[in-house]
Amino acid sequence: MGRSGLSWTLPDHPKLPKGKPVAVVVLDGWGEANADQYNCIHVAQTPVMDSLKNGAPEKWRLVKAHGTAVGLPSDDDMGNSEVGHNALGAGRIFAQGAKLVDQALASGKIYEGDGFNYIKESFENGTLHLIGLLSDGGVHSRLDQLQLLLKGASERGAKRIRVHILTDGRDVLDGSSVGFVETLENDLSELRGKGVDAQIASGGGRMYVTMDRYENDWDVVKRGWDAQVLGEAPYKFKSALEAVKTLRAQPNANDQYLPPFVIVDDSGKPVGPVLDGDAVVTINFRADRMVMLAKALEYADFDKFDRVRVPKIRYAGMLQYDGELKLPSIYLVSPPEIDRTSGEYLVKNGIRTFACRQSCVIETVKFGHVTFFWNGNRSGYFDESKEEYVEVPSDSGITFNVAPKMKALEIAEKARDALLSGKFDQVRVNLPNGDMVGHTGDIEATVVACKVADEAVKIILDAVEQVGGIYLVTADHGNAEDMVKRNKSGKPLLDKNGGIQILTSHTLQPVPVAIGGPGLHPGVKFRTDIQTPGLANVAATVMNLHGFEAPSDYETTLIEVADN
Ligand SMILES: O=C(O)[C@@H](CO)OP(=O)(O)O
Ligand SMILES: [Mn+2]
Ligand SMILES: [Mn+2]
Repeated sequence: MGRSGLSWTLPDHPKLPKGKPVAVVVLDGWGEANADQYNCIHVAQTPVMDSLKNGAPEKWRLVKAHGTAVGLPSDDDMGNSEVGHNALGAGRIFAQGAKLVDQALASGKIYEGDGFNYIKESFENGTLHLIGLLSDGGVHSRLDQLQLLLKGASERGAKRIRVHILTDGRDVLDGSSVGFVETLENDLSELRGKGVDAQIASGGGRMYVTMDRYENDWDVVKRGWDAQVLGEAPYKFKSALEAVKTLRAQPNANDQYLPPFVIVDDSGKPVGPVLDGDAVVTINFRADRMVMLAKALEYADFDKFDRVRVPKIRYAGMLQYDGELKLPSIYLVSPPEIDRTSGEYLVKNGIRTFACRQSCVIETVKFGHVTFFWNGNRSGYFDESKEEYVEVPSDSGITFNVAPKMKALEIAEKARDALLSGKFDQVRVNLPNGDMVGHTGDIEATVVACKVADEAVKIILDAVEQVGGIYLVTADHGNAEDMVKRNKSGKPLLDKNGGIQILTSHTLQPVPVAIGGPGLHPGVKFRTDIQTPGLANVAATVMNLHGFEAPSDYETTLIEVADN
């Protein structure tokens, strides 16, 4: 028995054996959609994934990966890696950050908590700075939450407010930044009408300014720090609307990569550097792309870049972003408490875990996806002697449409080696191509990305074959299967020049789950009695494949075992 009487011991599965190595492969951004020319998975040669599909309905099926099935506020919310990998790893559906912030704003509880009371101390003499992603994408942040917070804070005494925007173009259409800035400018002007000194103070594109992740490139965070905190940037404008319009007029401009800018007054002085006595709130609810800025804002000892000036501020996150690091220490809304994840259970039942991830370039990568997110937004190992996290460094300084193969084959080779080594019971992999290249909106490159992801799956499945193991192949949400914005009846939408409107974002599509391998008990097949399963049903399934029953409060397993 562990703390509060919790037993980590999982019951044995009545029919399935232990000891078969299991490969869990997550294709990032790989949904199921109608076959047409904007479905890059359909256009690409993907013989391996196609052959898995032939196993339907017993060994291949679809599950939901968006909306309420993964704890998002509504079924209009597309899936994303955080909620997708959370559900895959935790086996239960937790109300996610987006929903928790909605609830806290709607009930007003956000203004009663310690976090708000802490920043409020600065309202009398200081400025309230709000930093975050400006869009209604709902993956990292939402415009309507920012609008409510602006209203709520000003009604509760904030007299001087500065917003530091990050333009999106990744969860929403490229070019939509202009509209979002217009909306925000209107709101701020209304606040000014009520006597609040409220303005946008700085900005930049999310992938070039601030929102790096997994410590891939600290320069991204530094560019943001310089603009937001120091008030220094290569571009200076009188208004954010002028900034975004002018920067977008440059050749190859893209909302995701707009350069940093600051807004200056008539005398050329930045209107909103962060100063001693100010309050700062990072308004994103999603963790991964805020952790680095949170460290820069919070840590006294910090050597990732020269902060030049470290103002004495009251800093709160919209949420706490890392439960293990307790970062930030002060926050407005409590994060979902994702406990007792499948990884922790399996480690405590003697399963060794090998999570192979690729760290990406200019931004991301998904190193934390099958580790941090999988483990319930918890960094670090549960038990280092039983787990090994291998990072394959990504290309850096490029967008992935120029190198759409990324490191998929290297990831697959490392996974293969892990399987062949015999050291691991579970080899867990994220193949990022469909997602990372899909986000560039480059259809041709995304087709190449899907083809190579399929080749990577083959390498892993061949190794599973060699070791007599089991595989479970799935995805965290859709992306590459639909690259065009559509109307309600599914017809591609055109822009004013008659071109198609490229969809860079994730989708609402379901994702496949496929099982197989020589180690799979011959009687195992997908149940037909669960009507609308989602990603959260995968964890119990994987536990079964390891020979365990899942905890009783986990979403039910997808499989049953026929006697034969
Ligand atoms: O890049 C990201 O941050 C998101 C999209 O905003 O993608 P994913 O959820 O796949 O990580
Ligand atoms: Mn993803
Ligand atoms: Mn993505």
